[in-house]
Amino acid sequence: MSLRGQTAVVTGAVMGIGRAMVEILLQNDAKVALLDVNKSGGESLTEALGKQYGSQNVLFLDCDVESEEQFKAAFKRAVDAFGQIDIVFNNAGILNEATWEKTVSINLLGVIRGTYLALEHMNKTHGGRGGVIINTGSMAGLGPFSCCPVYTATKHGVVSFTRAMASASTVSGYGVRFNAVCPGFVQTDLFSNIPIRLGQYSHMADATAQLVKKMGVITPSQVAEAVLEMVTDETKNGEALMVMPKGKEYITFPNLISPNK
Ligand SMILES: NC(=O)C1=CN([C@@H]2O[C@H](COP(=O)(O)OP(=O)(O)OC[C@H]3O[C@@H](n4cnc5c(N)ncnc54)[C@H](O)[C@@H]3O)[C@@H](O)[C@H]2O)C=CC1
Ligand SMILES: CC/C=C\CC(=O)/C=C/C=C\C=C\C=C\[C@@H](O)[C@@H](O)C/C=C\CCC(=O)O
Repeated sequence: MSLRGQTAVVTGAVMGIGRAMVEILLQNDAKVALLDVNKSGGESLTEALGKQYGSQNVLFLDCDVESEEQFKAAFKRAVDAFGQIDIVFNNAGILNEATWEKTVSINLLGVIRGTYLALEHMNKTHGGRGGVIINTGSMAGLGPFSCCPVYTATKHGVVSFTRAMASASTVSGYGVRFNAVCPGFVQTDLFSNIPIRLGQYSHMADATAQLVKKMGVITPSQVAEAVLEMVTDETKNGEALMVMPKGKEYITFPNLISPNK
């Protein structure tokens, strides 16, 4: 499915899952704004992508999702460059139990900030043309992960916030769909650095390695393909899509209001 004429904003775009999402969006003819704190990496990646997909279709913006000012400015520059925003992938995240406040600030507050700033441009009740926002959760957003309780909390927050926003959008007529992608282990720098980022839970590194062996590891491209499915399937709103080596599965959550249904 072509995304020609559509514009995407991707955070944490320079490496790992975010970079894979940038590439699959460009392969499907979207224009993409890459937001990341890695300025040198972002500029060199954008130059290379510009040569492959057309420099008019890519834009790097130096942006820390912890900064309201930088994030707001980045969205404005993306709209100024491309005219509108149709797709947002709030993906930037870290795993570091030693710096847990920063983990909360980036993984949860950054996703909330990116969602609200995106809505300023996309919300149909405010002159926008609607669209879709995908937030990066995790399997650790669906079940507790003892080696990283704070990371687990941030990802549970992302999944639940995304589902609540999907309902709020439907009731409020925003015209914006919200979905979460929940990967298992993915071969990226974040994954490679787990053993040295567990802080007071470093004694659980071996147990985590055993879980990795049990659960397996997927590629960033496999995650990007799952995200693209939720971008292009307009029936998807309020979904959490688990992505594992065995495949993809939409999560069914308990109906708390009428539990017998
Ligand atoms: N790798 C894995 O096993 C899994 C990762 N995830 C989630 O996927 C997302 C991406 O993670 P990976 O690609 O694995 O990580 P990565 O470390 O490979 O890439 C993360 C990117 O985000 C950027 N970034 C970090 N802090 C930022 C900030 N404050 N503002 C803007 N950009 C920032 C980094 O510069 C980097 O380019 C994260 O939210 C992570 O929690 C979810 C499930 C599994
Ligand atoms: C340590 C986090 C590693 C990378 C980032 C990430 O988000 C990857 C997550 C991959 C798998 C997460 C699995 C979480 C599973 C939970 O739902 C538990 O239900 C699994 C069962 C036992 C976990 C044992 C433990 O708590 O360590």
